[in-house]
Formats: sequence, C-alpha cells, structure tokens
Amino acid sequence: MTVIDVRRLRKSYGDVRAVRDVSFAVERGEIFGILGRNGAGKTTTVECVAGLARRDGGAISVLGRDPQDGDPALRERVGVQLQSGALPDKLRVGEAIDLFASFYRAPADRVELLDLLGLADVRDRPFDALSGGQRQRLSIALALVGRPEVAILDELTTGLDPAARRATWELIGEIRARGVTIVLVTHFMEEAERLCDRVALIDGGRVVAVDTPAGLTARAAREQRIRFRPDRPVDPALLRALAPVSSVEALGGGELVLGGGDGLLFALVTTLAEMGVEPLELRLEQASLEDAFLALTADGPPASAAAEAGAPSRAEAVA
Ligand SMILES: Nc1ncnc2c1ncn2[C@@H]1O[C@H](COP(=O)(O)OP(=O)(O)OP(=O)(O)O)[C@@H](O)[C@H]1O
Repeated sequence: MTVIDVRRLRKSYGDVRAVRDVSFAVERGEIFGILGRNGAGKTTTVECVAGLARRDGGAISVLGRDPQDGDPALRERVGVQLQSGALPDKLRVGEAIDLFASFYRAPADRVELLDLLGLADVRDRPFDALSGGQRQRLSIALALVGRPEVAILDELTTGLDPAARRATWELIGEIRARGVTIVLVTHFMEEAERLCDRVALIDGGRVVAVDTPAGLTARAAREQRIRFRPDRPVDPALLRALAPVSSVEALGGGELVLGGGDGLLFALVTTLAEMGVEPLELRLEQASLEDAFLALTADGPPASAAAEAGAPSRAEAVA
C-alpha cells in the first residue's frame, strides 16, 4: 500500500529552483531514503511532504491526504524530525517529551519511549547539557511521541561519531519493526546502504533514480577487479590469456590487479592452483553505492554514461 505519493513536485525560493521535478512513492513499512549531495533539494522535498512548506507545482498525497491542507488528523499521523531541531537550552529531556506529547490525543508511553531511545538516564538533564548523540536521539523521540504511522527523519546521524551513528541505525531498525514507515534524508552512502529498502537519488532538484541500494549499485557496476600478490613471480601474459580477463596491471611490490567479467575469480584461482602459485592478500573489488552516486549525479561521468543508466527519463524512471 502506498503511504506517500509525490508527483512532479516543484518548489522555488525566489530565483532558486530548489525542487524542479521530484516523483516517488513510498510503500507502507518501508525505510525509504532520499539521497543527494548538499543543496540537491532533499530538505525542501520532505518539508513539502510534511506540510511545512507550500509547493509551487505537482501533487503530494500522504496517507491519502494532501499535507498542504493542514488537516490536524494528518499531522498526528506523521512525525517529523528536521535538521534544525534545537530546543531551549534549559528545557529538560523529560519536559520536552511531555510538552510534545501534549500536542497529541494519544501519545506514546513516555517511559517506554525514553527507554527505546536510551534517554531514561538523562531525562532530567537540560538540552544544553546533552551530547550530540543524545540530542539526536531526543529529536527522534520527539518525532515519535505522537505514535506516527510515518516518520520523516532529516540528516539524523550528521555530526555523530561512528559508534553513535551505528546505535542510531539500530534504533531506526527497531522503529520500523514497530510498523512505522520511515523516510530518511541522508547524504551518507553507508547509511542508505545499511538502512534503506529503496532510495530516491536526487540531484539538482530532480530525481535521477529510484531503486534499491543494490539496484543502484548494479547500475554503476563496472568490471570486477581482483588484487593479489602471488607468492612467486607469475608471467602476466599467462593471466592475460585467460578468457574472462580484460586487463592485467603490475603494481609495485609484486602486486597484480586483474580486471574482467563473470568467472574472473574462478579462472584466476584455478590457473594459479595449476601453477602451484598461492595468491596472497587477495581482494575482490566491486562497485559501491558511492560509485552509483557519482555515476548518476552531476559530478559523475558525462550525461552519456548516466543515459545508459536510464537517467534522462528521470521522472519516467519512477512513474
Ligand atoms: N528557505 C530558503 N530560502 C532560500 N533558498 C533556500 C531555502 N531553503 C532551501 N533553499 C535553497 O534551495 C536549494 C535546495 O536546498 P535543500 O535544503 O532542499 O537541499 P538539501 O538537499 O536538503 O541540502 P543539504 O543536504 O545541504 O541540507 C539550495 O540551493 C538551498 O540554498
């Protein structure tokens, strides 16, 4: 079931065309990522979805309603955590939760929410005495206090250290397990790869692709590459003669890098075994979501490469 449907969204701020053409649909129970570089139009898009900004064109449906209508029933069903979610310095964690809970008719159990977010121990601490990770978790708690069906989370792990980031990712998984549909704005590839079922890649105010992280990565799939160091010298010409091998590069320290297509690894290890050569420090390199990101967005290869990946049919790609 489609929970959020965005069609040909447009939004400008004066002369700045923040969102030119954005379309995507989010299904119930998904973690849906909105990925793009700084200024791509991600926040503007989710502000329109959350009903916090008025669009110039296009259509948006959230749980079957237009967020722009200001329907209070819809506001209760959508939790929003936006980037600039600063609170008054002296407001305590528990007070902030109570205050936000008072906006809803049937708020979440506050003790359970504080436990879930790992904030029970700091409930009496004022906002200005919280660590970055605690502030971030508090802002997620405030987005969830109304027991929303949809949570919109913007840049939720920006500024967190790796451990806090990982803990936050686990938390998002738990929130989804409770049946909440999550829209996650991010510019971290790893975050999108780990958490999101599908991702809309936005660039210059347009959607350039909507796919699973694996599907996006496959679009950028270059040939496989294998690096290794043979335990004794190998004639590169012998490797070059193998069917899947398209290139052999000799690096310093005796290291070799082979490029090629399907069956590359099998052909290499069987041939080396026949020669009685052991490959040391063998590594298989594959395309990553970051390769896909660079290939599909502005600073990547020229338009022709993106065209092969289906980018020019931008809006159609998600229709
Ligand atoms: N209130 C505003 N007034 C004027 N311009 C704005 C406003 N909000 C956003 N913009 C501009 O619109 C464009 C898109 O901004 P937006 O914040 O949506 O991008 P973003 O992808 O979320 O970027 P970031 O990752 O840096 O947050 C940018 O050029 C930005 O400067």
